[in-house]
Amino acid sequence: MTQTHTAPRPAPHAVAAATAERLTKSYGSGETRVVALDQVSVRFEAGQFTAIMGPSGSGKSTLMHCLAGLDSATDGHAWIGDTEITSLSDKQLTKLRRDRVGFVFQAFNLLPTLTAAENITLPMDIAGTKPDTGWLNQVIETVGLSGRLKHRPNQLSGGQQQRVAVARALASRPAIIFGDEPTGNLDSRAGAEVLQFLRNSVRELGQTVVMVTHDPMAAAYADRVVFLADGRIVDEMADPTAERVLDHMRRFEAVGRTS
Ligand SMILES: Nc1ncnc2c1ncn2[C@@H]1O[C@H](COP(=O)(O)OP(=O)(O)OP(=O)(O)O)[C@@H](O)[C@H]1O
Repeated sequence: MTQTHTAPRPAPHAVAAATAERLTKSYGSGETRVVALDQVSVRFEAGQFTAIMGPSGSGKSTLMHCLAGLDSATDGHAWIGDTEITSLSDKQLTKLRRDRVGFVFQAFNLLPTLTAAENITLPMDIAGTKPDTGWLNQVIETVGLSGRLKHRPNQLSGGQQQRVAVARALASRPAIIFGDEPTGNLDSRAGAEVLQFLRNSVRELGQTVVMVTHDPMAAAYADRVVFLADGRIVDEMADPTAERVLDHMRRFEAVGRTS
């Protein structure tokens, strides 16, 4: 989006689904202090699929956790939509996570005694909110689970279980879904299924997804890749392909070795 210098600039958090502004997170103190996030400023636009990549220990999970209200930042600000989450109490954060954020983790975290359908609506049942039936049907259709709704998790493949987890994250129509290595436990075919579904949820349902991944093939499903190193955003790429992401990572590692 281009802007003239005379146009009033919207507040940086006004339109983005999630925003970080000089977000800093450090662990420990003195000689053992680790700066996991070093003044990170980044926006995740609504209706986009973004992948966060970077070497192990670069701060990917920390950034996701601080943006999603799962962990508190040491300094700086984070917003979900126009809500500044860095100033919320624990109780307010719990409500915000419940009402406005969806999560998909590497472990599927399904309840074994519940059917797929019951797992999908569980967060809303706990919150005492009624699912929008039209939306729910659309989600279930997009995930391709219509014939599996009465199955329990142990009657489903890993890929199907993760698709149930993605449907669960989508069911309440959250403002944003955060995924932490959502395909980390899946073989490449099942991983591709889940990624295609996340892709469809952005394209067809207008969802916003931010996903941490190590895998260039997974990142290629995103609209944009943000690269982290040593707790800082060092680069980003629009419309990634696996080859370009891999090439970028190789070049980056080569620079890291010679600097
Ligand atoms: N609870 C903690 N206590 C101390 N240091 C931590 C803690 N959590 C993370 N760190 C440190 O913060 C830095 C960033 O960790 P983070 O888990 O965000 O990286 P990552 O890029 O997600 O790594 P990976 O790809 O290996 O999961 C690392 O140096 C890590 O050791």
